[in-house]
Amino acid sequence: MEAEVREPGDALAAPAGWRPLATHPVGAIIAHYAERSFVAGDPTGQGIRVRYAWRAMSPDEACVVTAAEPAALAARAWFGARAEGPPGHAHGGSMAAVLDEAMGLAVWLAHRAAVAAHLETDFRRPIPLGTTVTAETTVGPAEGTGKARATARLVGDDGTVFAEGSALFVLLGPRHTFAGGGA
Ligand SMILES: CCCCCCCC/C=C\CCCCCCCC(=O)SCCNC(=O)CCNC(=O)[C@H](O)C(C)(C)COP(=O)(O)OP(=O)(O)OC[C@H]1O[C@@H](n2cnc3c(N)ncnc32)[C@H](O)[C@@H]1OP(=O)(O)O
Repeated sequence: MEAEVREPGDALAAPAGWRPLATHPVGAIIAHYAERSFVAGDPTGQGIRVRYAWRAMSPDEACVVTAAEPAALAARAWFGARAEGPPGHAHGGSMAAVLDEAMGLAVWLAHRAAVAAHLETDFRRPIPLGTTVTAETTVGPAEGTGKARATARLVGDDGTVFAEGSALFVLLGPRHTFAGGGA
């Protein structure tokens, strides 16, 4: 039997100063993919619920991007009973999945569509089920023939850092076939 887990209520709303991803011209396309994804595709389920947000970035921010109008991405994420790993707490795979997708979509917003080639996660504190956290992301500049590095962390509303991720993304070009789907 699943334990009773606190519902997020309004806690998934965009953080102060951030706007829902679908209100950004590129973000609306990204949101279309997020709607179907393993991570953010079940907005009312009992597993992970994720809602993305964006804000404009000033040119002097540490996160250097090459897009004409750089935008930063964050997410609010809630871990429910179906995300359980250790009793009463979020599965590490669910935390890594949220980090992965948040970084991936941050790269999409900063550069273009991309897939993860390498992903690292540090688990700092267990996340009690029913907790809503913020996924904060940073994206580096495009490198070489089409790569970008990103970082993300899951931060509680009291400032607790639950997990940190870093990843290398390969920016998709004509040689890639990810848009298709199916075998
Ligand atoms: C506007 C419309 C858009 C339509 C498009 C829709 C697309 C929808 C797609 C997604 C939606 C989901 C969105 C969120 C996703 C969140 C993130 C994920 O979870 S993504 C899923 C998990 N990732 C995979 O399944 C990748 C599997 N791997 C691959 O397919 C290939 O290995 C790939 C594409 C990553 C690289 O293969 P190569 O043939 O293109 O390129 P090579 O030459 O191998 O690598 C390019 C560069 O990257 C380095 N590299 C590659 N893999 C590396 C690794 N593991 N570690 C370090 N470096 C690596 C290489 O050394 C090379 O570097 P040098 O250019 O020579 O400097």
